[in-house]
Amino acid sequence: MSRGPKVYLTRRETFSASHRLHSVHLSENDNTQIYSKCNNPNGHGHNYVLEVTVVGHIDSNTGMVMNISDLKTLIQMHVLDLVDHKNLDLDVEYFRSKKLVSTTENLIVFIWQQLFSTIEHYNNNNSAQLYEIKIYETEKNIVVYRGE
Ligand SMILES: Nc1nc2c(c(=O)[nH]1)N=C([C@H](O)[C@H](O)COP(=O)(O)OP(=O)(O)OP(=O)(O)O)CN2
Ligand SMILES: [Zn+2]
Repeated sequence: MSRGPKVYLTRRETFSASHRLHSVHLSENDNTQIYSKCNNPNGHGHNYVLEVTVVGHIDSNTGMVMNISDLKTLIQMHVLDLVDHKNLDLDVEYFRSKKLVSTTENLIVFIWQQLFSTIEHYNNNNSAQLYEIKIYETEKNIVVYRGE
């Protein structure tokens, strides 16, 4: 079976969420010192930008690596429904149960875990797989993860 060219496909979404950077593994003093304004007890919010990139070969029948409409639905169901307009620390079980600090590093690993097998199952007769996730926490703070 011949495979078409390998192409990277990105879907961009946005979501709003609040959080507080606070580690149960650190003293109150260290929390204040390390996280500074982000340790504010009442939290603060971000308008996050999320970019999800899949990679695969173009299917010669459909002309697509993966239908972007399907990618949009998977991101909505498995990520945005859980985090949009939520408090990451209190509303998202992944953070609440593990008492994990809601840094963008931890958030991006959570989102990877939510999407990786989901996209793989969707694509069981196709080659597309999750390649990279990028999160803009602010215009200046950007985190990238490739599942390594
Ligand atoms: N390694 C990380 N460091 C920080 C994270 C993070 O997720 N990983 N997050 C934060 C805060 O959540 C904080 O809200 C960042 O906001 P802020 O400092 O206001 O954002 P900017 O740097 O874009 O704004 P400035 O204009 O430069 O203040 C902190 N650290
Ligand atoms: Zn923040």
